[in-house]
Amino acid sequence: MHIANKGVIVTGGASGLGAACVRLLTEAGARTTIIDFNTETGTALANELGEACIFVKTDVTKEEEVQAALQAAHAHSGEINILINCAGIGVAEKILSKRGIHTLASFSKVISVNLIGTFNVIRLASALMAENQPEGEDGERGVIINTASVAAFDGQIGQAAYSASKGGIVGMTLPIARELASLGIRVVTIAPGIFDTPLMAGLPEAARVSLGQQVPFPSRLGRPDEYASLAKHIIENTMLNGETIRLDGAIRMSSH
Ligand SMILES: CCCCCCCCCCCCCC(=O)CC(=O)SCCNC(=O)CCNC(=O)[C@H](O)C(C)(C)COP(=O)(O)OP(=O)(O)OC[C@H]1O[C@@H](n2cnc3c(N)ncnc32)[C@H](O)[C@@H]1OP(=O)(O)O
Ligand SMILES: NC(=O)C1=CN([C@@H]2O[C@H](COP(=O)(O)OP(=O)(O)OC[C@H]3O[C@@H](n4cnc5c(N)ncnc54)[C@H](O)[C@@H]3O)[C@@H](O)[C@H]2O)C=CC1
Repeated sequence: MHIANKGVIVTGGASGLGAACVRLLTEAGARTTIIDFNTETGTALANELGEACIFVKTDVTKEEEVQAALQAAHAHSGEINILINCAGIGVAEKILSKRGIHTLASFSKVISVNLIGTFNVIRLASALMAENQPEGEDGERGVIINTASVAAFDGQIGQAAYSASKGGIVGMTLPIARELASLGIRVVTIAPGIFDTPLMAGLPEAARVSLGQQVPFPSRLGRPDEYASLAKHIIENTMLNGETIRLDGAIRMSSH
């Protein structure tokens, strides 16, 4: 799919990987909508990028808020052609530790935002994509990109909730791609490794340094623009569909 003049929604687009996608795709001529619940950072980025980019304060777990945000995005760009799901949170909690037993609340919260939130936006955005005119020889109507994590495959100690949420995103990628294929809507998931974003800042510095050193090559944290670059390629390469792509410098995380 060509990007210029397309309607792009990025959840979690106010920070980190999502913000890099908003920047890159706006610069490529798309009309972008940032869906995020951080008003300060979302508004600042939309103002920086100008008229082609708007911010809508939204919690992806809330059906009505997502519906309202999609309507605003549709009004802003005329169509919804591309969705990038980046909204997500992390948690570090062991099942059993000196701190006690892993709470159900924290597990449920991570699943709610990362997995259910992603699904909530997919189901509502794909309904709008289905209304698009098919484009080009393939008759494409839309592209959905989700964000899992290497933790879906090599989760560390303390990542039961987070890995489960990301494993769920990996697991639903193919069935959703199969369902939406007849509409010409592609579904691809990126599983990033260790990227230098505010989310990772939640880990102790020693853990971040250790993780960066575990990356075989390049032995460093990834840059958000490198994630955005893959997302842009997925949008432009129609043969990519139904797959989860690791973007991780060949890291296979240690147990902790
Ligand atoms: C709402 C608050 C949020 C807090 C910040 C959350 C930030 C989360 C960021 C997530 C970013 C995700 C980015 C991404 O998608 C890519 C990644 O996943 S990067 C990997 C991120 N890694 C983690 O998130 C790890 C989370 N876990 C922890 O931080 C700690 O394990 C935890 C704080 C939960 C517990 O720490 P602590 O109680 O201090 O235990 P230890 O860490 O010291 O030890 C754990 C356990 O391991 C045993 N152990 C020691 N050495 C080894 C060894 N060589 N092999 C195996 N096991 C070892 C050690 O004995 C401990 O076992 P016990 O049973 O406790 O004795
Ligand atoms: N940074 C990394 O190393 C990796 C990150 N990821 C995933 O990439 C995605 C983006 O992460 P980062 O850019 O690193 O984090 P970030 O913390 O910089 O950005 C996440 C954004 O999501 C927003 N958000 C959180 N919950 C929300 C909700 N309920 N509704 C709407 N917006 C919400 C936050 O306000 C924030 O702006 C997340 O899903 C994360 O799990 C995956 C692998 C590695």
